[in-house]
Amino acid sequence: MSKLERNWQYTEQYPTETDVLVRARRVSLELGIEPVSRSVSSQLSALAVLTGARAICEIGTGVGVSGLSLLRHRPDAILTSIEIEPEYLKEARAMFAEAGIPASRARLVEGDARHIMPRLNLAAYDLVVLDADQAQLLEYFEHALGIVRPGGAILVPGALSHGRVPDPASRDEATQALRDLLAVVAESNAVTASLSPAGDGLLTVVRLDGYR
Ligand SMILES: C[S@@+](CC[C@H](N)C(=O)[O-])C[C@H]1O[C@@H](n2cnc3c(N)ncnc32)[C@H](O)[C@@H]1O
Repeated sequence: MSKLERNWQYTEQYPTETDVLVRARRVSLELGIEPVSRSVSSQLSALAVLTGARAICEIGTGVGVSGLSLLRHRPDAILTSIEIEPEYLKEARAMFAEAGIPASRARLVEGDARHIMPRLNLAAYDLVVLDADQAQLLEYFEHALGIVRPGGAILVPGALSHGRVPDPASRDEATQALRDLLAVVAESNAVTASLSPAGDGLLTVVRLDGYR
């Protein structure tokens, strides 16, 4: 195992998870959903605390691993999470209930994020997490820039797409959309960003104050 692989494995094993998170992760994998990794889950929890997030929007609920992570240490935060698959939302509802999070704090919305995001309030969210269909990322990102408040952050788990993003031979639609997003973010004066290799990559994009 290389030094980088040892670092990666250690980073993934380091965080402790609640029983509900462990269960949500297991159910996700059974349903064929890829949840955020343990290290990314812990980064989401930390970022929610660091930003003092009270209003969080998430695209791609799955069974709730990322959502549970975001709310883990933010008892006064409200999560709006959008998921296109009703079967996944049913499982997610059960997970949030099991974690003692009432439906008023985890507002799970069924539907296509591309239709729902334009209806959300502008500059109203402290954190926006984009973890749905990656081929549509640029469209989600455009909406996300509108709904996140200045100083708030947009988070993109899976930003390295299992090593495909840095691999020039990978040219599928989702990988290309990730590269396009990374290029747009790198050139934008409206944001500052960092790309972490933890898990499958986590892109953090902070909306700067002057952006309109
Ligand atoms: C990678 S999984 C999300 C995993 C979840 N965030 C977690 O950590 O457990 C992506 C999810 O996005 C959902 N999805 C895909 N396209 C969508 C769309 N247009 N609108 C809303 N959800 C979508 C999928 O059904 C799937 O559950």
